[in-house]
Parts: sequence; structure tokens; C-alpha cells
Amino acid sequence: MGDLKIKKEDIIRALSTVQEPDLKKDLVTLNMIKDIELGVGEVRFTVVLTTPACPLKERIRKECEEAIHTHVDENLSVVIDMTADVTSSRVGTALLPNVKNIIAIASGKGGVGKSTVTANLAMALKLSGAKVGIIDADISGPSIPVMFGAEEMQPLVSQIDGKNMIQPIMQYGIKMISMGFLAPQDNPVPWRGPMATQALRQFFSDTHWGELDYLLIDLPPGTSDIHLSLVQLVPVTGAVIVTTPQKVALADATKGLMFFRQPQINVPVLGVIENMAYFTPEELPENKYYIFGKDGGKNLAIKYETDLLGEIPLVQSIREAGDEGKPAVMSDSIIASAFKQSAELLAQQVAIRNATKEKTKPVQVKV
Ligand SMILES: Nc1ncnc2c1ncn2[C@@H]1O[C@H](COP(=O)(O)OP(=O)(O)OP(=O)(O)O)[C@@H](O)[C@H]1O
Repeated sequence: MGDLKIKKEDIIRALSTVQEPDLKKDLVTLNMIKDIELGVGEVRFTVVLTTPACPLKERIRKECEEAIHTHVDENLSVVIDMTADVTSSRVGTALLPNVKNIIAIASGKGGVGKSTVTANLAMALKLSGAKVGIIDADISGPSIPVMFGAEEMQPLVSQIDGKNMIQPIMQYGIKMISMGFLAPQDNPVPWRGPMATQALRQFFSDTHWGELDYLLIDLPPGTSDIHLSLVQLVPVTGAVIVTTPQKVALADATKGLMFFRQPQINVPVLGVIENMAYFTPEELPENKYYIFGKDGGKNLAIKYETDLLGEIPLVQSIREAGDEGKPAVMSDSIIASAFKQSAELLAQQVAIRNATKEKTKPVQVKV
């Protein structure tokens, strides 16, 4: 039996004074409070966040506690269970209906670390508790299998509802598909545009993804047929632009960003990640050498009114981790926290986007 004086309504009233800082509405209106239980001198409830990678988790928890102590009883013990139900704007879509968010990871120039960033963001989201998948859409130069130590793996094909479906490779709890799993890499096939597009189509329509919170698409560098095919095939939640700080990279990153902003494409740009932002020897992390220039990604984000989701340093262990097939975020280091922070900011942007913008639709443009 609960304390007779305190009712569930009192708790709800107190929690309706707590705002979700990004969505600018209170937790009760947003339907984020569940399972309120009153005990003797104690209240328990669940806060359902919009992503397990929520960077504001602790702030929300603290504000809930304070609201109850201020508006209900300062001596009440407050036990909060934080869970998440990742939001989506991809409701009712024919292709991949159980994939909540499709996020394109793009760059202008090649070699800026787009695949490295994709692998680490995916891993960080997975470590936060989300269900994550990766499509390596770089058909002629796939890097994802190596970055996950999965080059020798081969996907199985199984019959689902009478149709042959590719089962994605599962590595470190992430589902992934890449041309690297399907075609021998030492005997490269020259991929013409339509063939690459067909392969991408199969990654969506003939692969059994099941339920996912985030499906990350590692795009080839530049803007290609693949980019156009992607936005035509599926509703894309948003795009992340990866760049390095040099002028040449930034100029190309701008083109990459503007591709998504074209009125007929209209995919929201969720933010910019500046990779190789500075060099740092891992044993002396306070020493930062801006060898490629400073603040390029930040200025790009400001100019195009989007967010800077991270500045990832150039560190030897990131390259080693990629070569060893274990994304750097899996280690316990400052690098891991940099990638985790970027993943949180990305998840936050996805949640804001899903709460504020229209539903996504595939675009209809002539190729
Ligand atoms: N922050 C970093 N610190 C150290 N090495 C890095 C960093 N980011 C990427 N690298 C290394 O740089 C190389 C290129 O990275 P990656 O393959 O991720 O680039 P990419 O932009 O996806 O390339 P592509 O254009 O071929 O798709 C890899 O060897 C990777 O390990």
C-alpha cells in the first residue's frame, strides 16, 4: 500500500513540470512517463527516452527527482528506470517497415574517414543499447568487412515467406551487409552505375534486416548514382557529413551537404563530423596539433546552419583499430568517449528531427 497522502496524480502533476530539453514539451505530454508505483516513502516510475543514447539522460533523471521533491514531498525516495523507445518518422513504408531510422553517412572527398566514423558511430549506438545495422553502399570499394574483422564471413541465404533473403552478417551485435561479403575482393569487378544501383537495391529489398533502431549507410565518396538511388529507394531520416579540416576537403563536403539539401532531394542534414580534426599523441592528449587547419568542420556547420556532431582527433590507435577489425570505440580510451559523444549528439538530432519534421518519403527524381 502506498502512502495515503500521495496519489499518482500528484506524481504526474509534478512530472508535467519537467521539460524534455530538446523537444520543448513536458514529459507527461510527450507520454514519456510509464508504470508509476507508489510504495511506503517511495515512488517508482519509468522514463521512456527517445533513444538509449540520449545525452540528456542524467539531466532528465535529476530534474524528475527535483520536481517530485519540490512539488510532492522532499523526503520521498524516487526510483527511476530509464528505458528508450527509439522514435521514427518512417511509419508505414513498404521497404524495411521495421527499420526506424535510416541515416546516410556521406563525405565529399575520399579517404576522410567516413567508413571509420560509420563503424564507430554504429558501435557506439549499439553499446548504448540500440539495435543497429550498417549497409556498406561503397559497392566498388567496401571497407566495412575489414573494419569489423569480418572479411572472411559470408552471409547465408534463407527462405522467408517464400522468398530467398540474404541474412546480414552479425558482428559485435551489429547487422551488416557489404559487397565485400559477396564478391571476391582480390578479383574486383568493374562496377558500372546500374550494377551498383542494383546491388544497393538488393541490400534493401533482398536482405532480412528485421527490427532496427538505426540503419547506417556508408556511402561512397562524392555524389554518385548510389546517392540518388538511396534517396529514391527508401525514406532517409537524415544525413551526416564527414569532413577533414583542409580547404579542399571542406569544399567537397559542401557539395556533399548541398546534394541532400536540394529541394527535390530534401533529406535533412543532421550534422557535420570533423575527422582528423587535430593530431594528438595518445599518451599526451592535451597536446593538439592542428596540422590540417582548425575549426573547418565547425565553420561548415555554422555556415550551413547545422550541428557539429564531433571533432575526432587523428590518433594512431584509430587506424590500428580499423585495421585490426575492432572499432576504436570498443576500447577504453579518450577516443572511445569522442565517438560516444558524437553518437549521442547524432541520436539526439534524429529524435529532434522525428519530433519536429514531416514523415519521410522516398524522393521522385529522374536519374
Ligand atoms: N581519426 C583517425 N585517426 C587515425 N586514422 C584514421 C582516422 N580516421 C580514419 N583513419 C584511417 O584513415 C584511413 C581511411 O579511412 P576510411 O577508410 O574510414 O576513409 P573513407 O573516407 O571511408 O575512405 P573511402 O573514401 O575510401 O571510402 C583508414 O586507414 C583509417 O583507419
